[in-house]
Amino acid sequence: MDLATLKEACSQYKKPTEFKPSYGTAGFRADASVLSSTVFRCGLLMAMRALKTGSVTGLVVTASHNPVEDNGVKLVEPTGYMLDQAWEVWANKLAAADDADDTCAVIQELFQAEDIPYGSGTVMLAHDTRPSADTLVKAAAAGVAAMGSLPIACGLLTTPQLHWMVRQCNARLKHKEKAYFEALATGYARLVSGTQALGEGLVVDCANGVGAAKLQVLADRLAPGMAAELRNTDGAEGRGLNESCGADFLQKERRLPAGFHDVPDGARCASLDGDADRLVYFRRHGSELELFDGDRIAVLAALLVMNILKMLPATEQQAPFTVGIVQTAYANGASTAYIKERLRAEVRLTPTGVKHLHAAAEEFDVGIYFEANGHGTVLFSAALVQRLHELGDESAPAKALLALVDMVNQAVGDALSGVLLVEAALRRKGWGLDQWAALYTDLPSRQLKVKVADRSVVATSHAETRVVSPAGLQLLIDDAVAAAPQGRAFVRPSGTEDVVRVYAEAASRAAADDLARAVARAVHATTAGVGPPP
Ligand SMILES: CC(=O)N[C@H]1[C@@H](OP(=O)(O)O)O[C@H](CO)[C@@H](O)[C@@H]1O
Ligand SMILES: [Mg+2]
Repeated sequence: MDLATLKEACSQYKKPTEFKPSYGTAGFRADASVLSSTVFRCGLLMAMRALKTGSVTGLVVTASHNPVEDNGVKLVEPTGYMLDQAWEVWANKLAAADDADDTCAVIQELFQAEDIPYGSGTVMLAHDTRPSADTLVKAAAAGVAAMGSLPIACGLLTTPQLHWMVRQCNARLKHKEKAYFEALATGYARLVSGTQALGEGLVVDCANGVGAAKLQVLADRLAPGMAAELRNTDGAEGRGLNESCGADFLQKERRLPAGFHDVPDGARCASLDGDADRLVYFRRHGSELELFDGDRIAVLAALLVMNILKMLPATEQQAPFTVGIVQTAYANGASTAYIKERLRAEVRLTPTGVKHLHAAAEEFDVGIYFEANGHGTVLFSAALVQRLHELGDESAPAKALLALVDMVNQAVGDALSGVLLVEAALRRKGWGLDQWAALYTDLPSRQLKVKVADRSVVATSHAETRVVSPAGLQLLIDDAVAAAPQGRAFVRPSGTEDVVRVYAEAASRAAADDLARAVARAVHATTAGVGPPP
């Protein structure tokens, strides 16, 4: 690392004076026009993370489900997971530095504090379909290069693809995009071999994002075994990205996506988000949407895995393998009750954000984590995988579970591998959507957003289920909840949008809507709401 070169590069990426970047639920996000300095500095950071760990790291330029004008960065650990939470402090410090001198001072502080060896690391870079990608990927590459490290531009990829590639690369395994499709497709083929194809094809809303092109490759590989018709696949120049479509739109608005009002009633449909790390299923009843959200996908995955695990030969020396399902407070209460009472599996609750769910899921031999919005995956412990290899080809259940390990992205939630997971689970059970829907009935729920002067004044505890500040807000929420049959509600500041989020559920649709509105009004009144009260 040459200090003069570094300083010169830093001086090219000045932070706009008014811009106060903050590492949120999944990295930095903002209007693309202010982000160059942040992304450049994330390039610096991930080069240092590569040096610290002696491994390859990654960076994806994406703002996921946000509107097309936004952009952002997701930062990838050598394991393929999200950036180590202890380093988020450094990400914030670097992003906040005013000028080149400040930036270099933070870099030197980080080198000392973390005892980072000097040298040259490697950072893999990817981006989604946003028109601002070019400029921002260049900024990221400039950051990596300014540290004397090597940026590898991997081009247009889904977020989970890059996570997977980084993980495989560090494990010295095949890690090109081709290998990704190979792993998913062959895993799926092994898992469904001997089962009947599902009656009708799947129709997928691709949110006009990067998932469209990538899922097409996968579907072509699997044809005719898996028939999929892709819609909302435009995406050129970011056209239509997440606009009235995509997993986030469906889950938050509870409406059919654009371009789906003519699919046959009841047809099996799925929806990805803009960077294809979220997945929900749905079907149309007239103009109404029936949603199969992340909670329901988690339940289906648990049923699949638990069924196969039960068939493994028992060993005297070994305790049974543990299965845990990790949710957030956004999980529908009916799904949690089903998992506890019917599946008799352990449920863990964590704050919002995959980084929290992922860490909790790692504590089980099979850790199934899904956010209600469809972001999640299934993790398998090294001990379980080793046992499966020992059992080898002789054991059909071991073979099936090993196929799952290959097919289900072990780095991060992945809508493409998620589609295969759901399709395989339904096929192995011989189920259609009716049987899946009949497992339990969702409690009616409603989510609202409240714009406030400063969302950071809202602080929470108990996995975001209680408000600590502003004073008095929790009491108002408690009163509103007490008045609603089977009511439950909570609020938290979003980490990806400039809003406070409200969640409410209750015994009836009207009661859930009323509760959400009452809580939104309480937020608006106690937190300097912007505009008229909700
Ligand atoms: C209620 C909700 O869906 N929140 C989402 C959203 O975070 P917020 O901090 O709520 O804006 O985006 C995150 C990143 O995709 C995702 O992990 C999270 O679940
Ligand atoms: Mg996403």
